[in-house]
Amino acid sequence: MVLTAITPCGSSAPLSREAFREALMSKGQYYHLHHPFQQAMANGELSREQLQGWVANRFYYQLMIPQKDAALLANCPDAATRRRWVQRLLDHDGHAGDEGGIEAWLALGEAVGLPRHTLLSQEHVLPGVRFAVDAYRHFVASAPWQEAAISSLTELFAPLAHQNRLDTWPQHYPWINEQGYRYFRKRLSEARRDVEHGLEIALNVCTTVALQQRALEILQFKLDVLWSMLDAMTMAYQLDRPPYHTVTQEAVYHRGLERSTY
Ligand SMILES: O=C(O)c1cc(C(=O)O)c2c(n1)C(=O)C(=O)c1cc(C(=O)O)[nH]c1-2
Repeated sequence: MVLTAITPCGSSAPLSREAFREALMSKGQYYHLHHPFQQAMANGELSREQLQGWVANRFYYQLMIPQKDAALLANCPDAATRRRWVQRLLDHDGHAGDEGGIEAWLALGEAVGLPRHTLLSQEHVLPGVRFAVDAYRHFVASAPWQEAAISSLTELFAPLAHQNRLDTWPQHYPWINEQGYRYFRKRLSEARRDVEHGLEIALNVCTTVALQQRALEILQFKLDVLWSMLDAMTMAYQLDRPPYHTVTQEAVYHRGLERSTY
């Protein structure tokens, strides 16, 4: 991929806004939509247990999204940005007239046969998934808010994934209750609005070659988070090699040390 524009005198210059936007978009080729687990999902090749495993593990991502957005808000001194970004918390946590994404994901859990308490207990969250999601949350909490915003830009490609599930699941998995599709429908419009804001920040702040390269590296980090989550699920649910499988069939792995016990 060409990262810099070569000026007539031969020195490298930052990409134009449009070329930088295209460089960000070209990262879509590494999106988790292309992971074999997600491809099997779209082809109707997952068993009920494998699909349940995905829903239960992805719930951890859903839980952490508002916490990482709250961390970004805490690090952002610009009220105008905070006023727009805070909508993301409301989208997931809900507010009057909107149940919120976490509640919609719990409905998805019930639609695939997982009771609320099973998702909330986090008992199915694999260590690899937990570590990947935590890496994202910790990055957002420790990075400058502009970089944290850039790390959300995988959402550029998320509507494709949501639409793909709406298009393929009803035919392949007719046993899923219709209530389960609320989350994906809701995110179609929310994600488009989010990326407009995220992109605006990236294009405004990444005005040097170094900053543009850094942004592309941050986006790759986030793609790695999403891909690694599915790698962990592949091991556990497709290859039948969950953690400690050589020792025990029991899910002995920890349930998250960061949860309050109070
Ligand atoms: O189902 C998906 O494929 C998918 C992917 C992503 C993503 O690309 O990070 C998000 C979501 N869904 C999603 O629903 C969501 O709310 C969301 C927020 C964010 C973020 O990084 O702030 N990513 C995503």
